Amino acid sequence: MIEFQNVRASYGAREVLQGVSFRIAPGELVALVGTNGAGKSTAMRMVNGLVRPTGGRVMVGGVDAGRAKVSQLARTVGFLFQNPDRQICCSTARDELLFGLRACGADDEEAARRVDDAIERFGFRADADPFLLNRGARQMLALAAVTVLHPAVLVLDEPTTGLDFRECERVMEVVGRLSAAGCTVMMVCHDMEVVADHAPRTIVLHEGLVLADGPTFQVLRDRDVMQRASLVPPQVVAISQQMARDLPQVADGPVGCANTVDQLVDAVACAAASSLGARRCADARTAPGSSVGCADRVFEQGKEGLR
Ligand SMILES: Nc1ncnc2c1ncn2[C@@H]1O[C@H](COP(=O)(O)OP(=O)(O)OP(=O)(O)O)[C@@H](O)[C@H]1O
Repeated sequence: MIEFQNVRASYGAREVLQGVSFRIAPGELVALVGTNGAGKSTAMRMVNGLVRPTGGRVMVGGVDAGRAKVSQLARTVGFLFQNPDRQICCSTARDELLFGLRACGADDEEAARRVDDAIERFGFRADADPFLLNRGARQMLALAAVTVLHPAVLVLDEPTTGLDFRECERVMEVVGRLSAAGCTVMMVCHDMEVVADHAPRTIVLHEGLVLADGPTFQVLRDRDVMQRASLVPPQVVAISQQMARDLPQVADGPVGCANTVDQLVDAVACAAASSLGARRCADARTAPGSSVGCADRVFEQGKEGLR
């Protein structure tokens, strides 16, 4: 659905993408990560034609995005800015949701149906003034305004920045549902916890080139890649890797390969079983001092059991 074929991009004499290639299939949700200035926003803006390649090709749904009109690409590509205030332009939630549909020439009846549906699903008040909503609600409104267009491709620029945990989860739940329904999602994100929780695949851009591209945890666990790209892995991954370094005998086992809190707690609880004298892992999880709420003791006991 999105294909970068040896793509180059420059601002004046400065080349910021130096031959970038990747392919994102329909329905995939892919995170694009990298340090500031790596070229992520430039790559994103190429998908909807705001930046044109100076070399190679960007194909979106079979259309050459380097040659297509921005208005043509807008029918396929929904774009969510990092700051919803750069997107919101109407004085009521309802008008905001209608804005893009009208711009695309949607039939009045169909537009009204989609907007009513979005108002109900997202829980907006139709006459709410968007600029009086809090940051999270404005982000949801901007996202809803994109989703009513039923885009085949969704490009997200830092969709969770400035949101609290609950708002972040709501935004990502909507994005996940769109992806599950077949929408191709490319998400620029600086938060590796969000990437780990929601993006099955991650592409790392570094100095205008693809440094890594693969299943998210494979990328996040690659210390060389993470260090070169100045990225910090999610805490659970960092703890699991630290334990694997401290206890080489578990490096290739469940403790050294845990990617989620549940996986790590299970792995450590299993290890703790021997120090507690419990026969089964389940016993270890329920034994006194081994609950998730006493995680520090679980880790200590787990390490103890492994020594
Ligand atoms: N319109 C522009 N004119 C000139 N230089 C630009 C322009 N936009 C971006 N750049 C430069 O191109 C390089 C890549 O920028 P880009 O915004 O694509 O990176 P990024 O990975 O998205 O960074 P960030 O995470 O900070 O947004 C940076 O050095 C930036 O300063």
